[in-house]
Amino acid sequence: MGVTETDKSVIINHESGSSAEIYLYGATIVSWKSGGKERLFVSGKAALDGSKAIRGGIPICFPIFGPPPSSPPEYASLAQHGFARNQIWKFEKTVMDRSEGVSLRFTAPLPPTEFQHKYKLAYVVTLSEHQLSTDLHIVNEEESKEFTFQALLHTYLAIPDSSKIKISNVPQGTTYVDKILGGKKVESDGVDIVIDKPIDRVYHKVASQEVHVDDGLGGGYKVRFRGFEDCTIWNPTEETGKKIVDMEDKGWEKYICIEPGYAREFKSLAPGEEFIGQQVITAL
Ligand SMILES: O=P(O)(O)OC[C@H]1O[C@@H](O)[C@H](O)[C@@H](O)[C@@H]1O
Repeated sequence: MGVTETDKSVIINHESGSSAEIYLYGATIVSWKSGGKERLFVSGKAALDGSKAIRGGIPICFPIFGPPPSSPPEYASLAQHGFARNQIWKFEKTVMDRSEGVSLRFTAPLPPTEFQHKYKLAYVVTLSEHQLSTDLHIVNEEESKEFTFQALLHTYLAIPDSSKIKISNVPQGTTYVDKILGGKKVESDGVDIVIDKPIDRVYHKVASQEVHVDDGLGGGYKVRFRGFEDCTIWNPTEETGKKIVDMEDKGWEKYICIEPGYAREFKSLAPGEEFIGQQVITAL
């Protein structure tokens, strides 16, 4: 059991044999091992030197998700998914180190100068035998102004073969924006989702607050979320995956992105108010 710091990451080893590695760059979790298996996909072509967001693991999207909105200007000029995944975070402390779980807290640095908003962004990562919990804490530190943001955990779950998986527990009637269909709004039919063509959907207010992935080979994941209301499901398949420069060959066969977040609308916090978005992934 223990917590080890290197110059670029913090590694957690839990007494059960599970482990996790969190890069300070983007506070991106690049590895989570449980039951002797790697549970997160990281592309073999991912840049791990801080030159660009890491293609895999769990990057953090903040203060926007997806392409920037057209206004206000300081949001309109942001890069896709915002800047938190490109910042160098600080490992603040070990919150807990017990057999029930090992929990670490990270804090983000100040925003880029063009983004003049006062907020505090922290991330608590907790590892136990079969679970990884990731909590994003956002506090509006403005004295009299509201702070609005989107936030999302861009989780690349490792799976043996994306063509064999089934994604379930998204209730029938949940609406989603289908980015493959140019942003068309669609209602979920509640039927299990399979990956036989590119999928890029932002589900809005998922009432079950839990999405299940059956890997078709006896394993899978439960992804539970609280605070976060939305969930993106993304896999480019070969059709668009081939065009992603830092995607390894056939990488799209080895992961499914299940991404809990506040991603359809902007969340607004009053001065002093805090938002907590939580993801709990159970490896089955
Ligand atoms: O290449 P990026 O910026 O990491 O984004 C990857 C994907 O992230 C997903 O969350 C989006 O829904 C996709 O549209 C996007 O292509």
